[in-house]
Amino acid sequence: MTSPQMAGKTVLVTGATNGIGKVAARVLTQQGARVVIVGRDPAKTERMAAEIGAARFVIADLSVQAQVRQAAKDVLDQEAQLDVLLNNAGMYLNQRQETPDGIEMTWALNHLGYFLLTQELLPLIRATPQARIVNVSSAAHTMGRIRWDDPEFRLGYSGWAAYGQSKLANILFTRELSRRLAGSGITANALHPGMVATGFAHNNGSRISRVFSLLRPFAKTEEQGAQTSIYLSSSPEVAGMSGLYFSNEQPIKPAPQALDDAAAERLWRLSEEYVNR
Ligand SMILES: NC(=O)c1ccc[n+]([C@@H]2O[C@H](COP(=O)([O-])OP(=O)(O)OC[C@H]3O[C@@H](n4cnc5c(N)ncnc54)[C@H](O)[C@@H]3O)[C@@H](O)[C@H]2O)c1
Repeated sequence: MTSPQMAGKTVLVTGATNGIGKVAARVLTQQGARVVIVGRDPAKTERMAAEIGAARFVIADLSVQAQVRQAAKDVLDQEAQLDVLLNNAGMYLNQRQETPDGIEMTWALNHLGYFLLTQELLPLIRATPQARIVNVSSAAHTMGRIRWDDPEFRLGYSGWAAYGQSKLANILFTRELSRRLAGSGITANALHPGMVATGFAHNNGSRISRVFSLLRPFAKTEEQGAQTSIYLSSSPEVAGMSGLYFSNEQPIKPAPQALDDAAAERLWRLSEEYVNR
């Protein structure tokens, strides 16, 4: 009998209590990985960890920097290796909100959450041969641009623009991370899961929510939507591939603004300022 594909590997999945992250965590567990999930709500996360068969769970609101650091510390203290970090937790917000750190929520969770968790876990990731970092972005990045002078939309908020910016940031972050990790054996890739019938932006009264409801019959199921995340986390086909953007298990070209290396470097420095305040 051959051993399961991910036997002996440790995987951390964020946003694993719902949607794409939940399916990815479940399938990677079935593939033999030791899966640790991160969730916000203690009772729900405990229940989902049991349902998924996860090895362990960590509680954190990933929009709050102290909680990201605490979650990473928990993983560094408890885990001997980290083969895959799947940054997946994200949301769309109709109205502008700020985190307890005083940072606009979409920027704080969708971008800085990925950035800071990855930074904090890098010592363990670096100690794990051939580790992979997988960042869930979106085709919504094509409509995004980085507001260098106002990334938190203090001058006027649009949920769609904030979401597009954050998903563009996911790809730029992945590019710069990949460049910085060159030669280490660690890979970093981003992906679009497709339009997926999850709880994402569901029934929140926004225009996007209404569009999502209309398109729901044409959307991917959660199982289909998790495929590219699972593929990048576990397939031998992508070993050594890095700095790329995938959709439907294929590398594809993102929008031109996501291929701007100067912007990727600038975003890195801006993000460092945010997490080192
Ligand atoms: N559903 C789609 O059509 C679609 C399309 C493109 C990209 N995406 C991306 O896929 C990813 C997963 O989305 P989904 O569709 O599964 O959505 P979902 O709403 O079903 O799941 C999102 C997960 O993130 C978690 N989360 C939200 N805020 C959090 C916080 N502050 N701290 C910790 N966890 C938090 C939620 O608890 C949930 O588990 C997101 O990054 C999203 O941007 C989704």
